[in-house]
Amino acid sequence: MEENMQYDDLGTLAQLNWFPGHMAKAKRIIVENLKLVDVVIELRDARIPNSSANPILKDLIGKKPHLIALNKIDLADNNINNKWEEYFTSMGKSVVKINSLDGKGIRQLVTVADELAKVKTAKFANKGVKPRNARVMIVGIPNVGKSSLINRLSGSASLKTADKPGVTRAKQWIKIKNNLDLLDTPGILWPKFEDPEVGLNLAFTGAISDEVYDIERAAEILLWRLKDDYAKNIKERYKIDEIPQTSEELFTLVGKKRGFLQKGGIVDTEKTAIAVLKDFRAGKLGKISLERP
Ligand SMILES: Nc1nc2c(ncn2[C@@H]2O[C@H](COP(=O)(O)OP(=O)(O)OP(=O)(O)O)[C@@H](O)[C@H]2O)c(=O)[nH]1
Repeated sequence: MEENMQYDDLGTLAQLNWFPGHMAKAKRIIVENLKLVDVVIELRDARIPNSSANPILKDLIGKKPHLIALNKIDLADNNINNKWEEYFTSMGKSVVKINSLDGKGIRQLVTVADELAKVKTAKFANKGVKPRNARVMIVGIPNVGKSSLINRLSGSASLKTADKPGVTRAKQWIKIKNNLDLLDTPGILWPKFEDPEVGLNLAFTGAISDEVYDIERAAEILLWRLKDDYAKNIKERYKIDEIPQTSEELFTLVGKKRGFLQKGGIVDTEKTAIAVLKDFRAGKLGKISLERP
């Protein structure tokens, strides 16, 4: 495949997952829940902080305090995680790097959320009314780690129900600090899909279902892309001495090295693709960042 290879449908296919009906419903739910909270925690995938953003979240949130949590830092390049942190900070945004599985950064996340919530709690205090706890919600695109983070935060916390007038279902709030309650259901947002490059990043990281795009092509493109900055990782993982000249040769070689051969010695491209995507997503290819600020 050439440098400007055909990306065509991968981006479009991502859109299939989120036809307008789904998007309208997701938006409605988020808008409803946003009314109940004081602070929004937006989860992004540290490997793709740009591609894992939602295009209209900024408009939905308005002036509400908002913080970006770069999740899955364990799978991304440490140096680049730091660069993203500097970048967002330089843009005047609150940002925290976290790992929702082992809990790294979670304490800081709560501290920052608490700080941001003070704007609201201070208002109660100024009015002389008994302050209610500040309320927080988590939003993010599919598979970014929303449930994992909620589970982590609710680990030892207590669930409590708050009846809010005008809301059909009673909302469940998880007490994460004395003065901070977390909405137990996250807001699921659709990703950006106009840009084919974004579609690919979402496919690589598993944000869109493997059913809706060509996994063989995606895996081939992924390997070809990684060979620029992460050739060493590919060579080590698949015991390859030299990166071949074309993406197709590289993909086939990986299949061969993994022993995915059909009768007649032909490489099983489906098995190869599944293995490559799995390796990447599980961190078996090392800590990899697909986007830089
Ligand atoms: N390595 C790593 N994996 C993570 C982390 N956070 C979540 N995951 C994994 O990412 C996958 C998706 O996590 P979920 O918590 O289900 O993500 P979600 O955003 O709730 O997903 P949807 O329900 O599809 O919207 C799971 O396999 C998690 O184990 C993290 O910080 N590091």
